[in-house]
Amino acid sequence: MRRRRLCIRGLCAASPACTRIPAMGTGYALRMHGARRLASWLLMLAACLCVLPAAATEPTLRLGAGESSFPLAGTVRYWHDTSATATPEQAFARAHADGFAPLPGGNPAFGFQTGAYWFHLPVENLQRDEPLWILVQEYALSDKLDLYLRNPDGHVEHSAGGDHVPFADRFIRYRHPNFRLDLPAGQRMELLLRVQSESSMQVPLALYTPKAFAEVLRDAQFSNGLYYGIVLALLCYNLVLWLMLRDASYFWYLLHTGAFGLVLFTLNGYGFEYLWPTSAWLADASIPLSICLALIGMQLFARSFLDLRTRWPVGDKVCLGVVAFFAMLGVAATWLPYSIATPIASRAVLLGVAWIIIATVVMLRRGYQPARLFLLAWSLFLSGTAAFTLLAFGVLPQNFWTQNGVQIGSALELLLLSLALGKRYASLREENIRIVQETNEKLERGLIDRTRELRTTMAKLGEANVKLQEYSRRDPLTGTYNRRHFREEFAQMLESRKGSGRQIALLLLDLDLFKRINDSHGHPAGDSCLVEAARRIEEVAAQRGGLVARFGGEEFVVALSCRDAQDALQVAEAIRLRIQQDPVRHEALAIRLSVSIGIHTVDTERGSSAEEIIRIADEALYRAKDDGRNCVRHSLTTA
Ligand SMILES: Nc1nc2c(ncn2[C@@H]2O[C@H](COP(=O)(O)OP(=O)(O)OP(=O)(O)O)[C@@H](O)[C@H]2O)c(=O)[nH]1
Repeated sequence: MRRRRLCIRGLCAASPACTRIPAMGTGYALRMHGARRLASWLLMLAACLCVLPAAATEPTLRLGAGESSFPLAGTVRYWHDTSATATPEQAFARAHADGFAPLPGGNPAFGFQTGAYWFHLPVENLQRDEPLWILVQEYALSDKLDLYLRNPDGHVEHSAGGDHVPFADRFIRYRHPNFRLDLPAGQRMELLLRVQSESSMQVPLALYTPKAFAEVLRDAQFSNGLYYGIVLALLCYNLVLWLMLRDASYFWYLLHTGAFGLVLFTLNGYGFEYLWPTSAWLADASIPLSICLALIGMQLFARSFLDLRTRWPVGDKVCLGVVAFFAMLGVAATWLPYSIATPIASRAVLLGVAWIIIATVVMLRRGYQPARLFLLAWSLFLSGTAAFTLLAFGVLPQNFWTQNGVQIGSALELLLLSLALGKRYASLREENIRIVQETNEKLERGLIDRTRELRTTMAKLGEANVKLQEYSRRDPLTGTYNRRHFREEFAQMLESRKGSGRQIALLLLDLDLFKRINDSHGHPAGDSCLVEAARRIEEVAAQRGGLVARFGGEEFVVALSCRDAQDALQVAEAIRLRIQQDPVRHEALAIRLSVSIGIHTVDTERGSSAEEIIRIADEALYRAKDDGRNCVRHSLTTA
């Protein structure tokens, strides 16, 4: 710690050295002008003349027996030197002239301010066995602190502190600036502290005996260790979860938690103590930088957790806009003065969290259940941070809750967020299981439907196939079997009737002079005659179980089982009579038909081939034609 001994006898209570005032004033006179210089001189003169009465009006803090710690907010007086040009001599003089005021409402937080603040306190140690005391400024971020300790003999000792002085220079290597005070028992000493800082002007001062301070250290280390232990445990736990699950939400949670831990590490003075003990630049820039990083992590975490990209695209865009803003502010914080960057970042914390709460409420209203715990977590964080921020701006008083608002709020928030992540994972897993089940059921239902459809299709296909087969066996005009099918069936008939003791008769029928019908009445009339002839042939043949087919053109064939040739002749004759019986009606026409029939009957045991039988029947048909048509001839009679 820098400790310098000044001899400012001109201001001492025992005034013999008052003569030195003009000599000292020469230097100051160069910096003072007109009325201000005059006022200053008058103040100093008044201090010299009236120092004892003036000092007597200012309450002296007496460090009584048995007391080991004294918060100074109630007793210390301050003066805001807006131009930051006053010297310690002028400040002492002003204090002695009652120019210092008590802290407003006993609150040592003034918010972001320019200029310098002076604090003055006469103190008298009444404890003989405690000559050594420690003055602690329980706020880590002040830039420059200058302590002037004036002995009754007028000697002034100077010590410097704050984060613009290397950390190693501190009396005790502790995160809060602290000063050694040698307070001989029974002597009235004067403390004069000058604070100048771009950070929030917070000067919570306290006096401790070394023993009491050791206890404060122990308690602070415990509570801070507990807090950072929670943060570290959450970091490790969620890091493992992220490595295992590869869920982006865990990654952004890690970034947010890590960066936020860094914010508090810095705010509490540990950054200066452990990470950049000699860098005044980092001591200033680290706060807005880490705040921006934490806010970026916070927004990206909320975006991923709430699944804004798919569930609320407008909110997603706002989120990305907020991220872009903090990225730019982070870059700007590397060259913007601390006094500009930090208030913007501090205010933006509230805005950033407020936005997350809005997004969470929107998602909650849309029925997204994991948003519930998320909302609670951020509300706690917002309350803690709001308390701390309002303290920084001098709106709220300094107490345990406002001073540790961020730690308390954020510890609860980090714990709840971790819990919310777990719950979200569980609810996503449930949702996945439900989706898989629904998909399976849908698939099963679909499979059953498809199978049913397939069966129906197969049945229809079968039917179509049967129909197709039937069509392929039928003559398209008359509907009787065609020649190809007849050959197959006839061969089968010959085979199956073997040993039955009956004969097979084959009747070949040819409509007489059909060309003339076509020529006289037209082809459609000829078709009608073919259809009607086929119907009449089938009508008669069906009574005997005969197989009828169109053999080609105006030719038909009938195969049937019969007792003998006579039996076959009777069937043929019946057909012939049926053909000529009534004229065929076609439109207004009545067309008379006649048919010539050739018959061949075979004994199934003889094993005649179908071709042979057809050929012989055909010969009989020729005979019928030759015999004048419209008659029946049997192969036996033609042989
Ligand atoms: N309308 C129609 N006529 C057919 C069809 N198939 C064959 N014909 C006709 O049947 C006639 C057969 O004539 P021909 O072989 O000379 O015998 P025909 O006139 O019946 O004389 P004969 O057999 O000697 O009594 C031809 O004019 C063919 O065009 C058909 O599907 N529809």
